[in-house]
Order: sequence, then structure tokens, then C-alpha cells
Amino acid sequence: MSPVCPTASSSTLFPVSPFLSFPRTFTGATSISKPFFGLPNHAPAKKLLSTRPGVLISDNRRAWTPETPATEKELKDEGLRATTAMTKLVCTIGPETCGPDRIEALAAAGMKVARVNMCHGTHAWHRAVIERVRRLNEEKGFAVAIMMDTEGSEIHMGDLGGASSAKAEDGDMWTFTVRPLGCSLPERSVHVNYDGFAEDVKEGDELVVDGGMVRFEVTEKIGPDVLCRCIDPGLLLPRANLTFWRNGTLVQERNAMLPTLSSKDWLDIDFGIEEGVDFIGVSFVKSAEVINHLKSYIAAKCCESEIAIIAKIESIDSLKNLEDIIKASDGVMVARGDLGAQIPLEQVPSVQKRIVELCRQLNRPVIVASQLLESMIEYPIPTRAEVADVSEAVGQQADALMLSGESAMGNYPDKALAVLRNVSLRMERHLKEVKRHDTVKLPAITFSLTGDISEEICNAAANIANKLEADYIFVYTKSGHMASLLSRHRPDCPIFAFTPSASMQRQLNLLWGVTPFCLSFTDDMENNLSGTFSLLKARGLLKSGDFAIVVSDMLQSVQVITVP
Ligand SMILES: Nc1ncnc2c1ncn2[C@@H]1O[C@H](COP(=O)(O)OP(=O)(O)OP(=O)(O)O)[C@@H](O)[C@H]1O
Ligand SMILES: CC(=O)C(=O)O
Ligand SMILES: [K+]
Ligand SMILES: [Mg+2]
Repeated sequence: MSPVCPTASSSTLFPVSPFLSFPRTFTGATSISKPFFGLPNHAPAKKLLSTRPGVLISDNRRAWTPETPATEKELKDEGLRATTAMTKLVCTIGPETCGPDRIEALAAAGMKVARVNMCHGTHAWHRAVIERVRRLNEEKGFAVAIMMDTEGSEIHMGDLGGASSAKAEDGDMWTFTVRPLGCSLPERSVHVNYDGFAEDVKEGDELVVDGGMVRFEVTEKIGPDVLCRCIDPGLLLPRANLTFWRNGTLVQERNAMLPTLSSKDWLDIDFGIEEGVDFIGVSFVKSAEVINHLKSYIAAKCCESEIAIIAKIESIDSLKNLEDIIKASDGVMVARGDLGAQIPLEQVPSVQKRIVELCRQLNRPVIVASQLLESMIEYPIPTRAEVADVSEAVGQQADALMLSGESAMGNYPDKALAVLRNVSLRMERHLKEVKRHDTVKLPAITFSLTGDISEEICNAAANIANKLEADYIFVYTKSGHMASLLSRHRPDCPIFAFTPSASMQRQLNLLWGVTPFCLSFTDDMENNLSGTFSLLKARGLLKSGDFAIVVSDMLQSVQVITVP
């Protein structure tokens, strides 16, 4: 139980050599609040409590001073399990991984965000998963964020009456029906969730399950039932997505008018707000309006909420309004599963590349999702092509990669996560060797004095860090915004972000290269630094002689320091 942190010895002054320092008159000039990853929205920053002269703390946590040793809890902080992995890993939690031990194993192996998909399971099931993640964070010092993904109102099949899958053989006749849920159906029948389905399809249409996993041809319509012949056999999974095609073109009839957020989605969103999830992923986003609408709903419902909204790009409509959607959201997911069912498969890689680049320019984190290691649902090693796909996403410097079925219901969730991690680490090393950062030009994203100052400071800090081959960038940030501006540069060294808010720490966990720590700090940088050094040294993350660039959003300064 005894504190481990040898702080007393560092209470004397150590060399902190200010390298670049912006005029003090800028201190406190910025008022950046949410969205932290995006443009500042000029809402006033939270008022800080002043407990004693010169010491600002934002809540009841203790401020760091050289005299205050780290507690066990602080030493356990997830940041202190830091590795220098730059690409973040998201795992979908499902029946295979919902146990506390399984969740802990994923967290220990590098899961930064746990995703729950509201397409599947009950609120009770999801609540239990969320509680397990929260408990893990509290008891073991992880900072795993929770992302809740909405179902969306696209067309999908029912749940196959509880079966985990059903085999559709070549030539088999199947019935897709819009009869009410609950009424018993004959063999080889599936519910369809969209009432207009039986009217909208035509004989001869092709019915595509999960972007082509199984294909049917519509042969006859009888009232609520649509009779189909299987033309590409395969496995039907519960709630699989359905699209229908006529003469090679995706049919968007009345289903194109379905709202992005269904009445069920709103209930799920209320659930997510109550449970305090960190991210809500919005499926099948069509335009920026739905994101703005959801944000104002959340703000009205709970003004203290810090839920970030992730726009899932998985429809043709979302591609038409891509830039506006990205700007309206706090982050983006390239949801390649459904996207590949709506646009020709061969277009998915270039669309992914475009979205990843655009997100970086607009300063939004981006997750590349679906089928990264699909074969590992069944097999313990990936295909060479899957490894190449993961490497490509890491090479594009996406913020995060996501496992779906591999971690939710596959046979090898832990192995899949280990592969994701090893492949990313290898590619990151390669990128560093070839100095990719030299070639990327980033446009300015803020057009206000205060925003410009933060941006220029972060641009300078990232450049200095690369040029001087710094070991770390430290950023003391209340809003998280400066951490995102640094991450956007994809510098060669890790970014250690210190923030007083646990919720901000979890959200920063999605950002490329950022290792977030939850620490209170003061506006006395010398104090902050000596406390931080003690803590990081105690965990072997830092040693004397290491070289760090230090940025703070309170002092608007850049310092170059050598760890004493
Ligand atoms: N909570 C859950 N309960 C049961 N099965 C789940 C759950 N979450 C995921 N799965 C299983 O894992 C598979 C993959 O999960 P994932 O959520 O990524 O897929 P998806 O339904 O294709 O995604 P999306 O609906 O967002 O496009 C699902 O098809 C389902 O079989
Ligand atoms: C993740 C998801 O929703 C998709 O790939 O379709
Ligand atoms: K979903
Ligand atoms: Mg999807």
C-alpha cells in the first residue's frame, strides 16, 4: 500500500529551458470547449476553482506538487501501462467476449475502446457489459472508452428465431416476409424489418445479404411474403443487412426516406446517455443534420454530457455529403461492411483513403472498420491479404482500427487483437523509418485568433519534436483540443496528454499517438512537470536525459526540456 513514487528528491529546481514562449498576455485567452477533436466552438471554458493562490484545480482531485506522492490508483492509471503504439484498437464486445475476464484480457492487450452494437442484444446485456468496463477502469486503472453503435433504420433481416445462423443452399426457396414479428413462420422464412419491403421489390430483383455473403433472386410476391431463390449460397446471420438491386443498380425506393435514427435508435440513445457512454456511433448517416440534431438533443437532455458523436460512413448518401458530415461530427468510422454493400467493392479502398485523408485535414479521428481480420472468426491466423489490409490502414495513419465479428463472436478474439497490434506496431516502425510526416501538408483549420494560436503552437511543437528527435511530446490540456491538434501531425514520438477529466482521458484514447493520463495540474508548469516526471519515472516510462517538448493550453507555450 505504500506510495512508490520518489517525489521528494525532485522538489528542487531542475533545468526547464523555455525554448519558445508566447507572450503571457495570451494566457487563458483561448476558450476552447467541445468538440475537443474539432474546431473550437467558442463556448466559455469551465470556470476553474482556485483553492489557494496560484493553484488552479478543476475538481476535487489533488493538484500535483513535488511533495505529493502518487497513489496506487494513480500509479495504476492506464496511461501508465503506456506502450508506444500509435494506432488505437477498438473491439466489438459480443457473446464471446462479454465476460469480465475476457474484457480485461482485451484491455490488457491494447483495446482502447469497447464497442457495443445496439443491433444485437438487450439493454440489460449492454448495461452489464458497460458496467464491467467501468469496473475494470476503476479497479485496474484502465481507461477503456465505451462506444455505443446505433442500429439505424436500414433494411435488415430478423433474428432467425434465436438460431446463430442458417445455411442457404443453391437453388433453395426462401420467403422474406413483413408479417408482424412474433407470428410463427414456416421453415426457410425470414422476417424483414422494413414494412415497405414487399411492395418495393419487384420480381427479378436481386436480394443481397450482408453485401454479398448470400444472394437471392425474387421470383414471386404474395401479399406480405416475397419468395426468393438462392443464387449464391452461404450463411445467413441474425439481423444481416439486406439491399436489393435492379439491373445492377442499388434500389433506393421509400427506404431511402427512412430516418437515420429510428424510434428504437432514440430509445437506445436515451439508454446510452443514461449509461454515460463516451461515444455514440451513428449508423447510416446521410447528412450533417442528423448529427447536429443528435448533438442538440444530448445537450438539452444533459448539459454536462461529454458524449462524442461518431458518424458512420456506410451509405451512398453519406458519400455525397462527406465533408459536411465530417465537420458536424466528433469523429468518423469507415464502416466498410455496409459501405461495400452499397458501392461496388472495388471502390471501397479508394473511398477509405479519401475519408482518412479528409478526416486528418479536418482534424477528426477516423476508425477503419470491418473485415480487417475476418478469417480469424474461424481460424487462428489471418490471411496474408488481411495483414496487408491492416498494414494499409496503419500506413494511411488512421487513428484506429476496429474488430467486429472477430472479437464479438469469433473463435480467436485475443489472437485477432494481438495480430492487429503486432501488424500495426511493425508498420508504425516502418513509417517512422521512412519519415512519412515530411510529405503531408495540413491546411489551417481555425480562423479565429485564439484557435490560430493553439494551432500554430501545436504545429511548431510537432515540427520541433520531429526535427530535434524528441522522445515525447507532453501536452497539458483541459479541453483535449491541443492533444488532437498534435495528434493530427502524426509526429514521430508519442504524445503524453495530461487532462484533469476521466471522461476526456477515455475519449483521447481514440486519437492516434496520444497516451492520455488523468491528472490534475496547476498553472505552475514547473510543478506540473516535476510531478509528472516523478510519476512517469516511477513507472519506468521516462528516464533522466530524455528529451521532451511540452505544450500547455493554459500558458499557450512550447518548452523544450531535458528530464532531470
Ligand atoms: N451483442 C451481441 N450479441 C450477439 N451477437 C453479437 C453481438 N454483437 C455482435 N454480435 C455478432 O457479431 C457479428 C459482428 O458484429 P458487428 O456488430 O460488427 O456486426 P454487424 O451487425 O455487421 O455491424 P453493423 O450492424 O454495425 O453494420 C454480428 O453479426 C453478430 O453475429
Ligand atoms: C461497422 C459497420 O457498421 C459496418 O461495417 O457496416
Ligand atoms: K450498428
Ligand atoms: Mg454497418
